[in-house]
This record gives sequence, C-alpha cells and structure tokens, in this order.
Amino acid sequence: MAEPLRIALAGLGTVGTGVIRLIETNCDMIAARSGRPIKIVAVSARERNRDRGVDLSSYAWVDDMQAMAGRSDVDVVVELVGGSDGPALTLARAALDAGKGFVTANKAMVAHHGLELAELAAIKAAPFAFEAAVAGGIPVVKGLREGTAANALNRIYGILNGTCNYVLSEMERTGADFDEMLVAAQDKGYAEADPAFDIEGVDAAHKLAILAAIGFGTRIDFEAVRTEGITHVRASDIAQADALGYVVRLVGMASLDDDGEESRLLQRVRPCLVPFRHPLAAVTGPTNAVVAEGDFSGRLLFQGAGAGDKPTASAVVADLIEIARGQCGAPFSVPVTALRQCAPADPGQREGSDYIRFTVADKPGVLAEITAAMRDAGVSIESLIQRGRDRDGGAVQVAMVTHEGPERCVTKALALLEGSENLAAPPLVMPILKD
Ligand SMILES: NC(=O)c1ccc[n+]([C@@H]2O[C@H](COP(=O)([O-])OP(=O)(O)OC[C@H]3O[C@@H](n4cnc5c(N)ncnc54)[C@H](O)[C@@H]3O)[C@@H](O)[C@H]2O)c1
Ligand SMILES: N[C@@H](CCO)C(=O)O
Ligand code: NA
Repeated sequence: MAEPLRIALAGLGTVGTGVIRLIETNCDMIAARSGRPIKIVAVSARERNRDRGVDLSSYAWVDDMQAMAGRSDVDVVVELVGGSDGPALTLARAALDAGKGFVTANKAMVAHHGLELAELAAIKAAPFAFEAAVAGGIPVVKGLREGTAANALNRIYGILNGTCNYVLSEMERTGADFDEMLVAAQDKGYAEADPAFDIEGVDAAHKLAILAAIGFGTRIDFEAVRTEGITHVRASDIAQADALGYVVRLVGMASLDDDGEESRLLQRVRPCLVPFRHPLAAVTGPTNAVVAEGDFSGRLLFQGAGAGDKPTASAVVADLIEIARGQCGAPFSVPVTALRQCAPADPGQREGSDYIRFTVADKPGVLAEITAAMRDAGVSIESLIQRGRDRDGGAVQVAMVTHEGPERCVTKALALLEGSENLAAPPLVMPILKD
C-alpha cells in the first residue's frame, strides 16, 4: 500500500476528538478507500493533560500549534480550533504557505478569509477543503460543487444552524421559552463557543455566504448577508404560526436576481414561517437541510446532522480521503480567480407574504392606526388576529398575515408606525417561505 497521508490535528474539542475516534474506528476501511492509510502524527490543544476520552499516546504532542505548519512529517494540517482570525487563521496561512494541505471545519474563518486562503492554496497547489464548515456532516459542499456542477442554480436555502433549529422545534414541541431551550442546546454540544453566533444568525450567515459562493460561482461576501436571529421569536409566535398552518424556522436564503443587465446577489438569514407541507417544516432538532434549485436537476434536498462530534468528523475525514486519493480540486465550483463579484440585491424588491406581530397597548384606536399605516404604505392584509392580554404588562399581541406584495411596502408601513406610543415593543416580521 502507498505511503500514509500524515496529518496534524489542531484542536481536540468536540470535533477534534470525533476525528480521532473516526480515524481509529474505521482505519482499515478508510485506507482501502483512500488507497493509503490516513495517519495522525501530531496533535495540539490548549491543555495537554485534559481527559478527552481518547488515547493520545501514539501521537506527538505539539505545544504551539503553529509549529505544525513547519513539520516535515506532516502532509495536511487539520484545524478544529475555531475563530475567524487569531491562531486558526495564522495556522491556515502558514500551512498553505508551506505547501501543506489544509482542512478545516471553521466556517467563520472561511466566510471571512476563504478567498485569501483559496488564492494561496491555488498558488501553492495545496489542497484546501472545508466540507465540515457548512452543515456539518451533510456533504453539501461536495454536493453543490460536483453534483450540481452542470446546473444554473436560482435559489439555495435551508436550515443551517442546528442550535437554532433545536431551540425553535423544541419550543414548538414543548411550549417552553427560548432561554430554557438554549441551555439544553448548549448542554448537547451544538452551540458555538459563543452561542450569540448561533442565536443571532451569524453562524448561519457564515455558512450561507460559503454556500452561495459555491452554488453561484460568486465571490464570498459575508458582509452583505442580511442577518436576523431568533431571540425575538416568542412561544406565542410559534403557537400563532401553528394555528395558521406554519412552523417557524431560521432560514438562510441566497438568490441571484438578474434584471437582464447585471446579476445581483441576495443573501439573508432570518426566522421564517414555513408551510406544514414544505420539506423544511419536517426538519426538527439539530438537523440541517439545504435546498438547491437547479435548472436541470430540479429541487434537491440535502438533509442530515449539521452539528455534533460524529457527523462533523465524518465530513472532515471525507476531505482527508479526497486528498489522500489525490482528488481534492479547487474548493469552489470554478477556480477562485474566476469567482464573480456580485453587488447585493435590494431586499425591498422581494415579492411575498409576511407574518407581522405587533405588541400594542389595549385601547381604542390602536388597530385603526396600524391598519391605516398598512393602507398608506400599500400593504394588503389577508388576516388579522388579536389575542387576549399578553405577558407585556397589559399589552396585547396582534398578528397579521399580508397578501403577497413588495417587501418595501411592509418596511414603509413599519417606518410610519415607528415611535408610536401605542407600540409596546418593536414589531416582528417573518416572511412566509414560498414553495
Ligand atoms: N461542534 C460542532 O458540532 C461543530 C460542527 C461544525 C463545525 N464546527 C467547527 O469546528 C471547530 C471546532 O469546534 P468544536 O465544537 O470542536 O470546538 P471546541 O471548543 O469543543 O474545541 C476547540 C479546541 O481548540 C482548542 N483551542 C482553542 N483555542 C486554542 C488556542 N488558542 N490554541 C490551541 N488550542 C486552542 C481547545 O483547547 C479545544 O481543544 C469550530 O470552528 C466550529 O465552528 C463545530
Ligand atoms: N453551532 C453550530 C455547529 C455546527 O456548525 C450549529 O448549531 O449548527
Ligand atoms: Na458539510
């Protein structure tokens, strides 16, 4: 059998220990499929003597993980530390600069610096792969890059954060509050080191920016992702959505709008109402799902575990197998220098229906004020429900669903209501996902 692919592993937390367990458990099968063994030679993390439930005695311990990039006995550096900048980025640059392969699960770093790293990898002819960075164990990077390579895609969207999906679907199942369910998601190891990245939608935005680049052949533009998290979603919104035939999911969506002259890219992450009949409505717990619509393939659904040690390790080792086979090509669907720069699209042009929840003072004239703002902004109301007094000190909750129309009209209506003394809290708008 050929010489082993020798790897150095930086970071021995949830994913790092998962990778060790997977390589040890399936070593013979991996060697047979790769045509050569995959051998861990060196490991590094913050604390050497911590009990991680894996035996590290056959690997060299490296105190300063940056030293991995310079080791002559290492072919590929695997970074499972995290953080968009800092030591992870220093290691990525050093490893690629030294001509070594580089594999990472770090979507924050790829979203911010993926283009720079891909350019460096191309110059050095070094493999660079990040399947685990998007939707954990789901092979969606490979699926879009290779499986849909012959298609023009018009939309890519999905559930990209396991923590948020767990929190929302558990709120739906139990009727419990947001805070309680977030603690449960953290306990299960789904959340990022800083859970604000999950619940504010930033983690999903990182993944969406990467997916859009792969699917559309555009340059990664994380800064242009319009991002809204789930912290304002109440148990009462979920109950209201249920009564109307929807579930609430945090959806990341990217689409290419073409006005005939130029293409513009719309990238958004926000809580949406998903019709019961839509496949994303059945996605519960930490599961992720990505829908890609190709002009020849039609609608494709990729679904599976988006977080957790085993599924994420599965994606990391799949990248290593690709490298061991000598098949790791460019990380995007086109060479990095051929990715197109696309200006952001105007979200106001979106045509659709929205769920809008107001928290208002319980007194005469309030509904008249809201509906007048809708009329003046050109928003047509399909249904409106007022429920009894809410938790907000005597305020009531008014939820409405609008008829399809341009989003800029809803934005204008809310601007007309801004500062109204009748509003006890900022309104929450959630778009209704179209089939
Ligand atoms: N946990 C998941 O389900 C999951 C899924 C997909 C992607 N990821 C990504 O994988 C990466 C790792 O995530 P995790 O959940 O395993 O994290 P973790 O916090 O469990 O582990 C991080 C590891 O890195 C080490 N580390 C951190 N800072 C370091 C430093 N400055 N120097 C040396 N070592 C350092 C820690 O000691 C620890 O061993 C992150 O980029 C994360 O976004 C995680
Ligand atoms: N914190 C992430 C881990 C996987 O990227 C999630 O909840 O989906
Ligand atoms: Na993946």
